[in-house]
Amino acid sequence: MTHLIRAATTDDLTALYDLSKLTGGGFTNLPADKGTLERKLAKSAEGFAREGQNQGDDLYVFVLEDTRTGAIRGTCQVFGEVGADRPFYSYRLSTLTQKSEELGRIFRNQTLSLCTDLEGSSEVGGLFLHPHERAGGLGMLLARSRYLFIKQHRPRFGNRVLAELRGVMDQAGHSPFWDALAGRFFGMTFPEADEFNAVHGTQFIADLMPNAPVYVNMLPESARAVIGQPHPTGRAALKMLENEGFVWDCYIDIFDGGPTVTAATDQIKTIRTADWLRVAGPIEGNPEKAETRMLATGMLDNFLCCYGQVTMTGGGELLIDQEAFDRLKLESGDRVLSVPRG
Ligand SMILES: CC(C)(COP(=O)(O)OP(=O)(O)OC[C@H]1O[C@@H](n2cnc3c(N)ncnc32)[C@H](O)[C@@H]1OP(=O)(O)O)[C@@H](O)C(=O)NCCC(=O)NCCSC(=O)CCC(=O)O
Repeated sequence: MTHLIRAATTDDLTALYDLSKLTGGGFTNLPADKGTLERKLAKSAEGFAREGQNQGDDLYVFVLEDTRTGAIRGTCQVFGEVGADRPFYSYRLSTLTQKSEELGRIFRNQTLSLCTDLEGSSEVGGLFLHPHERAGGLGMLLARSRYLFIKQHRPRFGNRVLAELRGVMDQAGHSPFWDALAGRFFGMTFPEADEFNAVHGTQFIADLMPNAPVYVNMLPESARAVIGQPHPTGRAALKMLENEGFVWDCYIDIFDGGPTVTAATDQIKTIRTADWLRVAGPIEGNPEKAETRMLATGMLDNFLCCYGQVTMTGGGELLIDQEAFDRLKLESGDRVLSVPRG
C-alpha cells in the first residue's frame, strides 16, 4: 500500500513520456509525443487552477506515485466537458425496419448515423498502469480515483460520463473499420491518421466525414464484425467500467468503430457508494478488524487518493493506518471520501 494518486504537474513530463512509450502506440490520450504531453500537462494545470465550480472544458491529469521511490507508475485523466469548443462526433448504431407486403418480407437494417448526442458529457480516459504493476489492484485504484475526484468536485462535471475504448486493429495497426469507412475519405492509412489524430485531435476527421447515414450491410464483413468491439487489450478497462455501471448504448467511435460506453454520473458505483467520513486519527497498534478502503482527500491540485487500512470508532469516525494517514497529509477532524476496495 505504498502508492498514491495525485494531480500531475509539469515536472511529471519525463515520467509521463516514459510511460507513453510503453503503451505500444495508438493510445490517443497518452501519445508518445513530448510536445503534446507538455500541452496536456499545461491544460491540466489550468483546469486544476481554474476558479469557480461550474462545468468547463477542463482536463485533469493524475499520476500514480510509488511513495517509496517517487517513481511514477501509472496515469489517468478526466475531461470536464466534451464537445465544449468543437463538436464531439460519434456514430450511433440504429435499426430501420422495412416491410414489403408484395414480397411478404420484413428487413431490419442497421445504420450508422453521425451525431453529437454525447456532447456535454464528462469523459474518463488515458488510463495506463506500468506493465510490472498490473493485476494487484492499482489499475482499479487509478480508474476509481477519478470517480472520487468527480464526487469531490461534482458541479464541475456533467450528468453523464463517457469512456472511449480503442477499436479492433491488426498487428500492423490497420483497422478494418477505418479501411471500410473513414479511410475512403481521407487518403491516409489508419496508422497515419492515428498519429495525426494523437497530435492534432479528431477535428480533421469530423470535418471530412460524410454525414449521411451509412447502411451497415454495405460495409464488408471485416468491418461489420468489429462495430462496438473493444481491442483485446482494452478488456480489463472495459470490465472495470462495466463494474462501475457503464453500458454500451450503441455509440461507437467514428474513427475505429470501438465502443463508447456511458453512465449517469451519480449512478457510477464508486460515486454512489462513497461516503464522506470524519477522521478520528491514525490507528494505534495493529487491530485485527481493519478493512482496506480507498480514501481520497483534498481539492483540485491538492487531491490525494490511496488505499488504507481503516476501522471505525463507536462514533462513526475513521481510524486510518499511520502510513495512509501520513501519505494523505491528514489531521484529526479532516473529512475523507471513503469507499470499500471492492
Ligand atoms: C487498464 C489497466 C490500468 C488495468 O489494470 P490491471 O491490468 O492491473 O487490472 P486488473 O486489476 O488485473 O483487472 C481489472 C479488472 O479487469 C478484469 N480483466 C483483466 N484482464 C481481462 C481480460 N483480458 N478480459 C476481461 N476482463 C479482464 C479483471 O478480472 C478485473 O476485474 P474484476 O475485479 O471484476 O475481477 C491496465 O491493464 C493497463 O494499463 N492496460 C493497458 C492500457 C489500457 O488498455 N488502458 C485502457 C485504455 S481505455 C481508456 O483509457 C478509457 C477507459 C478509462 O479511462 O477507464
